Amino acid sequence: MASALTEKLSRLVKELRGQARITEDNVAEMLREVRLALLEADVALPVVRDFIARVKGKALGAEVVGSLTPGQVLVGIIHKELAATMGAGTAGELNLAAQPPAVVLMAGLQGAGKTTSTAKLARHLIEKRKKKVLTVSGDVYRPAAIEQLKTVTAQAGAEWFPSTAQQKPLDIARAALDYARKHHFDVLLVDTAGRLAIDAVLMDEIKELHAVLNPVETLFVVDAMQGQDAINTARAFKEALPLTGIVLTKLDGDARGGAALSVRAVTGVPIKFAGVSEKLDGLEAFDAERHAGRILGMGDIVALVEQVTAGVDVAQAQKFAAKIKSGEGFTLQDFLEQIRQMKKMGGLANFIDKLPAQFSAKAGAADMDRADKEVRRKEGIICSMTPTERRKPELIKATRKRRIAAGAGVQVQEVNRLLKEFEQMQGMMKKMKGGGLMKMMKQLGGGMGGMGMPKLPGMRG
Ligand SMILES: Nc1nc2c(ncn2[C@@H]2O[C@H](COP(=O)(O)OP(=O)(O)OP(=O)(O)O)[C@@H](O)[C@H]2O)c(=O)[nH]1
Repeated sequence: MASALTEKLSRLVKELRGQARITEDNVAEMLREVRLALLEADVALPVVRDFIARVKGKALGAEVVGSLTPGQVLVGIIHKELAATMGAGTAGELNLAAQPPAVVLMAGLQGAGKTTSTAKLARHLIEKRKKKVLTVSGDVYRPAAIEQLKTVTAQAGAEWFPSTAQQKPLDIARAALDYARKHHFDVLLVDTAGRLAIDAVLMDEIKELHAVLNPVETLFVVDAMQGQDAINTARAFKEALPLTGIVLTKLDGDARGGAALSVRAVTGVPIKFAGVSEKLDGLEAFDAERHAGRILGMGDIVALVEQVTAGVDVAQAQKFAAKIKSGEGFTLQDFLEQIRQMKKMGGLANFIDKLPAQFSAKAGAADMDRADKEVRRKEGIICSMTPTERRKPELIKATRKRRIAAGAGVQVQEVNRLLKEFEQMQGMMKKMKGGGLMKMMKQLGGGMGGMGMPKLPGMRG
């Protein structure tokens, strides 16, 4: 699904080339695709409509500057708006500004991941914020839930306040609060009873709990896999409680995560954390930018476009192009500068990190690390050569090769390999002529294969 959309968007971006303005006509098809993508990602219809209208408002008449195409500008606007809608820059921390204990109330449907998230938050607060944390369960309807909280709290290294199915949730809450005060806990995390669907009785109960506990954070825990239904659940909880944030769980599942957009739009509160595994360390600050890319199936391709444009020295690229056209040829010095351009763009690992999932999944972190190291070794070898040798590598004889290798701290075979690769590349560069090089510099990732960079798994070099 993701790749189909990416392909469609890339095609539309290309078709829009050479137009100076974004108009209703030239972006209609693109917005239609984005609309479909959002619906397929399970974003609720009213939220989609509203979003598309806002993007249109921002895009129409937007100036298309520099070498960008209207399509690229539009992708940028869509991506930014999507991230902003999900609350870019607001995630990551709990507000604990209260007379201790700061109370955090966890609310949500049964199975949403409240208990797991409670323990994850306890661990987070202990490790990252050095807090003394107490947990308590108000789920008197399911004794197993109380036991579950006891187990995961121990795993998180926090303290658990006992409760039983015979008690009333309000009594449990008061007792836990009292205990937390007396024993100087910084934070009291309150797990509540789950409900399979919105249930008036249980909703009243959580409202009362809220009144007694006066929490500084009331978190709505919602399962990312819930899809379209998430909007109704979110609306009901928003009406019942003054929510302060959202924990979006199970983002490691296959859901495209459209629920994030819906719940954020309906509640108006930030998505503070994302659950990314069943384990207690599977909690992350929610990254709206990244998630926007996930919904559109684009990876962080927009950030990548910006990075590439910012990192590549266009003047230098033009100089290379002119050089090759004039027949001066491509030297090892040029090659060195290409390597440095690559480093300026943040290295291969960083680059791959930002590609859409269908590419980056195939290129593991270890591969990228290896590739980055190889690039650095190549740089070391060329730096150990004299300027003349960089222009005329054919002058490098066996003794010099050994010295160069020693200077770069590598084996002689590596010097030989680099010279051979360079020779092949020179041949290719001659065939490509200047225009090809410029194109290569400009196209995403297209430069790597031709610049003697290691081939990346899953990428067409
Ligand atoms: N993969 C994955 N699984 C999760 C995540 N968060 C929770 N789970 C799993 O989801 C299931 C339900 O989680 P719970 O924490 O028991 O949910 P709950 O909301 O407390 O449910 P009740 O206690 O029944 O109200 C468990 O099997 C968890 O391990 C997550 O971020 N990723």
